[in-house]
Amino acid sequence: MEYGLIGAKLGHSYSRQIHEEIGGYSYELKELPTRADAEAFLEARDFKAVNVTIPYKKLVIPYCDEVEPRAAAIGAVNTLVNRDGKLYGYNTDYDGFAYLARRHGVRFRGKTVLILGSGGTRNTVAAVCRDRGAERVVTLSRSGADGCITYEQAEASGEGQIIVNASPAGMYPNNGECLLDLKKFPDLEAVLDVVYNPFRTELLLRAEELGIPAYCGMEMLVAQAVYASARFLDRKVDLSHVERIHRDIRRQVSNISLIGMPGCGKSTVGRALARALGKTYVDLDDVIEQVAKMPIPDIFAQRGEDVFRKYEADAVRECAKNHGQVIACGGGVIKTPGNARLLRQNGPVLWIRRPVEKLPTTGRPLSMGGHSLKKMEAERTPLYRSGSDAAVDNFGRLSDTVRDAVEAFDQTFDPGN
Ligand SMILES: Nc1ncnc2c1ncn2[C@@H]1O[C@H](COP(=O)(O)OP(=O)(O)O)[C@@H](O)[C@H]1O
Ligand SMILES: O=C(O)C1=C[C@@H](OP(=O)(O)O)[C@@H](O)[C@H](O)C1
Ligand SMILES: [Mg+2]
Repeated sequence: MEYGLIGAKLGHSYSRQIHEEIGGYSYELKELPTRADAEAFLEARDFKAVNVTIPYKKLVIPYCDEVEPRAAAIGAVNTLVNRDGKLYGYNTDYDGFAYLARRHGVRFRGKTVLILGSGGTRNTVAAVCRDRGAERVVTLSRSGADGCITYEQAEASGEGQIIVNASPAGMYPNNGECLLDLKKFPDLEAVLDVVYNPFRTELLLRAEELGIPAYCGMEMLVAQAVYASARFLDRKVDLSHVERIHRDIRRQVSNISLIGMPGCGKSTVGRALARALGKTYVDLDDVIEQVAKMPIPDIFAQRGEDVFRKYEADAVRECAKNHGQVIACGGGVIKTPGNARLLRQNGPVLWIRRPVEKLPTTGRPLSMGGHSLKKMEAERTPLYRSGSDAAVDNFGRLSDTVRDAVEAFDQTFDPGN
C-alpha cells in the first residue's frame, strides 16, 4: 500500500474520495482490527504515507522517528509519512479544527470554552483553543473525573461562550442524543461539533433553534485531509480545495425532504428530483404502508389518525438518519412536533406549493371535499413555513419545479448554512 487510512474499524469513510480528488493518488482503506495487526503494519513500514484513526493515534507515536512538537503535546498522530524509511508523525486534526473555527469567524481569544467529551479529540480541540488565546478551557464528561466537570455542573454554572462537542454523543446511529441544555448558557456565541454524521447533531439543532451559530465537523474532516495530503506529497497546503470538496460531498450525501399539502406534487416532484440529482427516492407513505402492512386509507379507517401519525413519526426517525435521499413526506408530517427537525438533520426541507384548486380531492382520507382542503391549508401553512428551509412553487411544468428545487437545494450550501 502506498497511501491510505489505518484504523480498527473503518466502515464508510469519505477520506478516499477527498484524498483522491486532491492528491491524484489512490488511497486505500486498511482495516487493522487488532493492536497486533497495527503493530505489524507499523513495523513493516511498507507504505508511503497514511492517516491514522481510532484507536491507533497514540499507538503510532513510538514508531515515529520524529513527531512534530504539536502532535507530541496533544499525544496523537493522525498523519504518518515515510521518508526514506524514516517515519514522521503529524497531527492535522489540529489544523482541521482550527480551519473550521477560522472559516466561520469563531474566535477563542479571551473566551471560556466548554469541550464536551474526554476522549482523544478533546486534546486536539483544547490545544487549538489554548493556542488561540482562550481564557479558560473546561472539559465536560459524564463522570466528571480527571479534572473534568459534569454536564450538570456546567449547566449550574451557566458559564461558557463557545461549546465544542468532541464526544461521540449524537453521532449515527445514536442520532438525537445530546447531554446539554443550551438554554442554561446565556452568553453562548457559537457551537461547533466534530461529528459530521448527521450533519446537524441534536446539539447543533438546539443551537440553531436558539439562534446561535452552529457548525458541523465536515469542514474539519475535509481540511485535515487537505493538510495531510500536503504532508504526504511535501507540497504547500492549498486550502482552496476545502470549500469545493466540502460542497461536493454535501451535495452528494445530503437528503432533500419535501413537505406540503396532500396532492401538491411531493411524490411526483420527488421522483423526478431524485433522478436529476442521482439520489435515492423514498416515499414515506410507502414506508408506512410496508411497516403497517396495509394501505394508508385502511390505517385511517381501522386504526385512526393517531396510530397513523405514530407510524409516520417512526418512519421519519429511521429514514432521516440515512443519506443521499429525496424523501417525499405525507402532507400531515408537520402535524407531529419534532418531525421537521428530524428531517433537517441531514439536509434541507423544501415546501412544495400548489394552488389549492389544483389539489386532488380523492384517494386521500383527509382531502375529501374542496372546502375542507382550504381549511386544512390555512391550518397547516404556518407549520409548512416554519418546518421548511425554502419554498418551491409547483404551479406549472414539472421540469420547472425540479429546476427550482435543485436551485433551492444548492442555495442551502451558501456560506453560513
Ligand atoms: N407540475 C405538475 N403538473 C401536472 N400535474 C402534477 C404536477 N405536480 C403534481 N401533479 C399531479 O398531482 C397529483 C398529486 O401528486 P402527488 O405527487 O401524488 O402529490 P403528493 O405526493 O404531494 O400528495 C398527481 O396526479 C400528479 O401527477
Ligand atoms: O395530509 C395528510 O395528512 C396526509 C397526506 C397523505 O400523503 P400525501 O401528502 O402524499 O397525499 C398521507 O400521508 C395521508 O393520507 C395523510
Ligand atoms: Mg405523496
